[in-house]
Amino acid sequence: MTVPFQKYHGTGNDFLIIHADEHVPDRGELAERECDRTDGVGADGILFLALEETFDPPRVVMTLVQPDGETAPMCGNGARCAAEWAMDRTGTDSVMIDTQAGTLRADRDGEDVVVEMTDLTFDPDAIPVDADEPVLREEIEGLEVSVVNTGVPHAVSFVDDVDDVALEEVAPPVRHADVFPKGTNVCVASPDGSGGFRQRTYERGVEGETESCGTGAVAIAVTARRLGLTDADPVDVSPPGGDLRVSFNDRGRPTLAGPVEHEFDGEVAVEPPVEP
Ligand SMILES: N[C@@H](CCC[C@H](N)C(=O)O)C(=O)O
Repeated sequence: MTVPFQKYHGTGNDFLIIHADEHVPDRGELAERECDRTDGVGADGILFLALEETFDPPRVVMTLVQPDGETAPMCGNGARCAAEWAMDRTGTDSVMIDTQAGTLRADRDGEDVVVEMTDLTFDPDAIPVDADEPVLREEIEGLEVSVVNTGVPHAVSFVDDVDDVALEEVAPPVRHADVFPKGTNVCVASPDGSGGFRQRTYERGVEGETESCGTGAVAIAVTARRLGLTDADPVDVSPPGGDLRVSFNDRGRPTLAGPVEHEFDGEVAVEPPVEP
């Protein structure tokens, strides 16, 4: 049997979206198979979404299963895609998104979808990273990084030019370093000359570089502000797949803004339910 999916991307970070009510006996197996860019549909993950339309604004329960078959607690671009998917279905311009990292509000703003992100932290225990105090500009596996959790852990390294970094070589040792009990995503960032940054991210769970990473963009912006590298607000962050904007709202929480596109729809094969 097959189940339907919709394919969305946010600045190139792309996802299959499957309604959580669909019969999918093994979500991890499906993600490993269908996220493969050679033999499957190809994506950075599958978002399983449950839509609660009776609330005002509507609520979406979001679960991201990554290409390695594991679940991630939060995804900035995934949340923006989930919001667009839910707004398309409900005709609204605002939704609430329930993630394992907290509940987020998302709003349409012209061509962009803006998500108020979860609380961020530099606290080592909460990231988690094995350290006695916040890790700011310390060398881990040969890379000078700052470590922050923006819903998921990120090690951020500021460099002169992101294009000069051999990310597939330098990122894996940091991603798997013993000091990160749950692993980490690895971002490199270089100044764009206008208070913003260019971004490249090696993602845990994808185990490779992605076209964009929303929690990574927020990690770069908040770390740059903490290190005094920018006082811009908003902070423009440009991964290879497009342009994101990180702002800080009156509740002190970062917001992530950028475009989302619905690419196409399709169906994927799953094992049918076992007859009693
Ligand atoms: N692409 C995402 C982040 C997804 C989770 C990450 N790979 C992890 O395992 O922590 C984003 O846009 O934030």
